[in-house]
Amino acid sequence: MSEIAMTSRPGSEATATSGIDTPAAAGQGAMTSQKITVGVDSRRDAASNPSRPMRLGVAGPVGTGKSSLIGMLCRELGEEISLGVITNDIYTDEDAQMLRAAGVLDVDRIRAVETGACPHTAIRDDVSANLVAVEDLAADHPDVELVLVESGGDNLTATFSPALADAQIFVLDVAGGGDVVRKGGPGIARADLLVVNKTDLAPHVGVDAALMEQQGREARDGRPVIALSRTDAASVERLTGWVREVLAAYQGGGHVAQDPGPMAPHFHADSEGEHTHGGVTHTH
Ligand SMILES: Nc1nc2c(ncn2[C@@H]2O[C@H](COP(=O)(O)OP(=O)(O)OP(=O)(O)O)[C@@H](O)[C@H]2O)c(=O)[nH]1
Repeated sequence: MSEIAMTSRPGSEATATSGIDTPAAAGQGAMTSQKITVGVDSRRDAASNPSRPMRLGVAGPVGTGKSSLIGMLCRELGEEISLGVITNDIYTDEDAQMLRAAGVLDVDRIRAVETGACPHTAIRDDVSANLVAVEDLAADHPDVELVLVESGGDNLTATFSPALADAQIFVLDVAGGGDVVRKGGPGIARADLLVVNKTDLAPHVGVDAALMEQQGREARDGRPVIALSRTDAASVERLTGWVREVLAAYQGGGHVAQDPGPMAPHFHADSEGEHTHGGVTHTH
């Protein structure tokens, strides 16, 4: 159990919280949550609780550049926003080690969750390990405003539970093929932001990055899409601008976590440890 902390930000009311303050955690009874709120509009409090850091999820298939994007955000925003990072890997803390080695953030602000199962389990089905990791990080660094939570590389349909992520980015890359956006999925269609990454590689892999971006916009009903490359400063600026905006909305109580929807039912054959997502039994 963590200590009760009193916090008050400019423009927000005094709030005291203890334990994990999410509907999911309370529902699961994983930790006792006591909350004393003074003079807070209940709708606003339900929508977002700025007394804790915002949690921004970064998901997407293997190798699309999630760790690199998080490293980029740490480098670009680390001076102006107090950041933390949680990584999810199945059996290792490789992504956390990579970020620590890159020197983008104080190493103690980068924590790893070893999921022990398919990454989407820990970001979607049972988010308790991630919530505990975020809470520990925030207890050790009470000034943290934004925690970037990286999913392990997963399939096209993995999404964060809104009980874990206040907002989420879904990352694709051009090297995955020009038709990947059209294949769709909840993250592509409804994550808060879709990133089409590594646009510098597009000419080398025969992909039209602008077309991919356009198809993303068409698939997303007006939700934002950013075509990104670490070699394109303007695109990096668009990404950091979006992060600043969503954090400001969260801290102002104007951001409501959206659920992109559950991952599609899928099947993995030929290994042990069967379990189900979407009603279909599978193993990892
Ligand atoms: N050309 C190019 N390569 C990039 C860019 N961003 C990332 N990469 C490279 O893409 C590869 C994969 O990047 P990661 O950040 O490790 O990808 P990831 O999604 O975290 O990978 P997993 O955690 O294994 O799923 C690395 O070799 C990166 O250097 C980019 O903008 N352009």
